[in-house]
Amino acid sequence: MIIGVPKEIKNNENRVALTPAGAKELIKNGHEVFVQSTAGLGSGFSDNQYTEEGAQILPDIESTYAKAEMIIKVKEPIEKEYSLIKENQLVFTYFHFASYEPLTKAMIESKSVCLAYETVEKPDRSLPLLVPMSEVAGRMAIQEGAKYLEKPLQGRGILLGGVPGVRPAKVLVLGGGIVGTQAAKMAAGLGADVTIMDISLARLRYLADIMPANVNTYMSSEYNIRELLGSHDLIVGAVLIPGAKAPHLVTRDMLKLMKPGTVLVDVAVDQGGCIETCKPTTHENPTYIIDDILHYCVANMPGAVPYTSTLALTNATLPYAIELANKGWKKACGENNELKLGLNIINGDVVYKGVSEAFDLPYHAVENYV
Ligand SMILES: NC(=O)C1=CN([C@@H]2O[C@H](COP(=O)(O)OP(=O)(O)OC[C@H]3O[C@@H](n4cnc5c(N)ncnc54)[C@H](O)[C@@H]3O)[C@@H](O)[C@H]2O)C=CC1
Ligand SMILES: CC(=O)C(=O)O
Ligand SMILES: [Mg+2]
Repeated sequence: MIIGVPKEIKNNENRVALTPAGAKELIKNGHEVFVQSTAGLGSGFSDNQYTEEGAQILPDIESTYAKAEMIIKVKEPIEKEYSLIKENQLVFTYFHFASYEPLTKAMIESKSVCLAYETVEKPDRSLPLLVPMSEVAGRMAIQEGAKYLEKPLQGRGILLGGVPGVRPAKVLVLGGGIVGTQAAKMAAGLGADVTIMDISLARLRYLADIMPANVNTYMSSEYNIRELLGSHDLIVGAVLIPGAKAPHLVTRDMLKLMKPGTVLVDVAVDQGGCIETCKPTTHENPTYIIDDILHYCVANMPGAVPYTSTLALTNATLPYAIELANKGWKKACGENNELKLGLNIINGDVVYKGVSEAFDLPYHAVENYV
């Protein structure tokens, strides 16, 4: 198969979907790999490192899309890329369709095959291609939150861990999955007073067992969230309904319950956000203020730490990419249910329920295609 690796063009997106080591593995399996010039640079990989492993370099994004049967990338295609995607081309990347209708419509029109990293799912319901980036984003949420709590950056001016004789800051984490767990662990490590909420009692039991003493668990409900908002300094949004739009757990009217300078980090922004006043921001311009509450809603947080994120992501994606290249998407998805669940749009038909429901589009059972 001919595989294309474009350079990411989202704001400050420095990850790349394939490392030179990954290119080597695909080529060993008999495939041709074409990498757009400088695609790896932001993650520390030169064009030469790819060509030494047998990959070929293409000069621009147009030729990379034009050449490839399978595109492997990181972020959802952005507007400039829509017209480059061709009928029957397999696109393997994050899409987060349910949060953005124009992308969904454009990919339907392209008649390509869209296999979304974020909905590839294992039998235990874990999301193997989302987990590594959720680990990064969960950890980063606290780093960023701590920074924006500083007064010159318009936060409350409170140190997460406090100091002897002064109480630590309070951190509230909404959602106790991968992002939430990593965020809670980091905040606890810095000495904050942490509460983590989830709707799954089983998950809260697990977290109560493994978390340090400065992390408390609390059942997620509107009543309980309202109760805590006024006493917390940093609030991290970390809920997910796989493939669907995130529910708004913090609504606009709740902002007035919070102290001025409270920082909201809505990691779930890529699925629409679990804080109603959240709208996607970029690393260049990551925050805005509404009613004295600072919002941080960067939709590609891991893009800022590409030396960690590219390796973490490609460790997880490469085995699936090899399977897709070796068998073609139809056979690979027919034989591997994890990959089948990643299919969101096939030749113009929406085959993922959460996406069809988000925009009231006709739903087609994926079984009809593989
Ligand atoms: N902004 C960024 O750069 C990044 C964003 N993400 C996003 O972060 C979000 C979370 O991802 P993961 O932690 O991997 O998901 P996950 O599936 O591991 O965890 C989600 C948790 O939310 C809980 N939940 C669902 N409804 C809830 C409710 N009403 N109240 C409280 N908890 C609720 C679930 O029970 C689950 O434990 C996703 O939208 C993901 O795409 C992930 C990586 C990077
Ligand atoms: C998961 C995701 O949206 C990201 O890593 O950017
Ligand atoms: Mg994202």
